[in-house]
Amino acid sequence: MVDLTLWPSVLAAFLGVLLFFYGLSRKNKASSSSEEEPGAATTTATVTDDGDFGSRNVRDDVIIVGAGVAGAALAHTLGKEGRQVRVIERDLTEPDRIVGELLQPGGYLKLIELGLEDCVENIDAQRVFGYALLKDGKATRLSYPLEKFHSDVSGRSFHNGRFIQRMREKAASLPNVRLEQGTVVSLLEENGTIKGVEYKSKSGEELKAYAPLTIVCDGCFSNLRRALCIPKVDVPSCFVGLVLENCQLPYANHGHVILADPSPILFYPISSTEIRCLVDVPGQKVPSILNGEMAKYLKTVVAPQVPPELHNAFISAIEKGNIRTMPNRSMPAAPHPTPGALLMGDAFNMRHPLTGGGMTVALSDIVVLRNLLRPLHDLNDASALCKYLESFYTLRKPVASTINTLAGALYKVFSASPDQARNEMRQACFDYLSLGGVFSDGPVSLLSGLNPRPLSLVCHFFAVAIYGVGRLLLPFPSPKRMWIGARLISSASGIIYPIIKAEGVRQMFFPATVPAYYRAPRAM
Ligand SMILES: Cc1cc2nc3c(=O)[nH]c(=O)nc-3n(C[C@H](O)[C@H](O)[C@H](O)COP(=O)(O)OP(=O)(O)OC[C@H]3O[C@@H](n4cnc5c(N)ncnc54)[C@H](O)[C@@H]3O)c2cc1C
Repeated sequence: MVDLTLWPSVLAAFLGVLLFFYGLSRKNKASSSSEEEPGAATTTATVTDDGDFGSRNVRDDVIIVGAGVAGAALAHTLGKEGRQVRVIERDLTEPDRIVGELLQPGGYLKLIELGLEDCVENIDAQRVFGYALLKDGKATRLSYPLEKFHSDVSGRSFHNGRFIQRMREKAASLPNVRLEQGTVVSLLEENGTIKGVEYKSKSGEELKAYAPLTIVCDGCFSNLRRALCIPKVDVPSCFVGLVLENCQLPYANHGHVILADPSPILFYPISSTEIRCLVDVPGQKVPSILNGEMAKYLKTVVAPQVPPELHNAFISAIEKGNIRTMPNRSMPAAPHPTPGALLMGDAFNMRHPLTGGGMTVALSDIVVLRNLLRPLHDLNDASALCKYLESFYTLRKPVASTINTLAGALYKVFSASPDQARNEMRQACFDYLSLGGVFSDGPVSLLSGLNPRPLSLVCHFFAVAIYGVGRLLLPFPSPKRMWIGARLISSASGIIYPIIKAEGVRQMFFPATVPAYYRAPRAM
């Protein structure tokens, strides 16, 4: 007869052996990923076509496509939450781009929430305390209202590639996050559910990877978003980028916006010795760099509008020849909720980069998603997960829609126009912000992501229009000035209404009336 009292001890011994081997395998895995060079591709066991996970025997919870700002931050965030994360990034070397160089203080607060604030350390990032607005030789300083925050909180500006590389390293340091170099060519779909991705490895091998959730973060040129949203991309202008050296900004540690003709010019520090200049060129085509038209345009049209302190450095930068361009895209979030997949970052939603809001929106979205996924232990029921995550699209709205709307509206208001009413609006905006106090703190806290409230945005926008009309009518209204005033109000509505419509009036102003809102855990 078997002694039944021995069973618990036998079971405990068996479990002990299992735990020992499990611990050993995790330890090996952890040490192998920390031995790799930061940011380098990890070698993984081949994933076979039928979704077998090969000899590695680790099942990924999430595949992330792209390790830019959104993908790298998301990988670290989900990894820290205990998910098994696999990141497939086209190029793991340090990016060298003219995008994502100024992180608003609201974005810095999100970095803190995600535990990523050290990623702006040791990269010669500069602190940014607000903006200087310049028009017709006049300047006004608009400080971020940071009094209520810890002294460390401010904007940060840096080389985009250095920031991304720090986040990639931090994500890859987690034992359950694997970063590998590869180009995703398509999403694997089965009966309407995304099961994973097909990608080309660094060595050119065609592979497939499977996970219950695929998050596509392949940036503004995304070629994967088409299946997951209705991409209505607008390109109102392009930015021409230069780096200025050996000069000082008129207002140290501030972003500078010149209300130039035909459209704004930006300056902000990206290291202790370099200043980024972004010249907006309306339309989708820029003068040719190759045949010298661009240099001529910059010297003859733009240089005379550059502050005198920066003029020589601006000319030197043109002559040095390192001129880069990027289309400025905007695209409202119009997801096509699909089981097994989600879009994030610029692949999902874009706005004009004038206000430097893209990274703040991406990081804020990651916080919302993390909180939503936190109570879920199992991501395998793709349909249920998809339905549950519909609340994400509403919960992200206060931050995203405020930043998106402001970016689109300010770009239009800050650009010169042959229409007198539009120019009155532009001047009114400059003068309104110059009033200081609540008139500058309100809009600046919206722009910086410190207080993202759609209703406050609309109030300030129409307050600027009313201020502009008031100035036209006082002290004595003339029929012509009354007519311009009426057109100013109509032009203000014409600017803001289409943007709000694209954002979704209901989600933006009445989120509680959207049924999906209630699918989020109560604590949110
Ligand atoms: C000119 C300009 C200036 C800007 N300035 C600012 C600013 O100052 N502040 C700010 O907050 N925002 C700014 N933005 C917006 C900001 O850059 C974006 O919002 C942000 O970079 C979005 O991050 P992302 O991860 O979605 O995209 P990205 O950072 O572009 O990352 C996408 C990643 O996906 C990878 N990838 C692409 N395709 C594939 C594929 N098929 N397979 C695998 N990997 C792939 C890419 O290599 C890349 O690493 C600016 C935008 C522009 C155009």
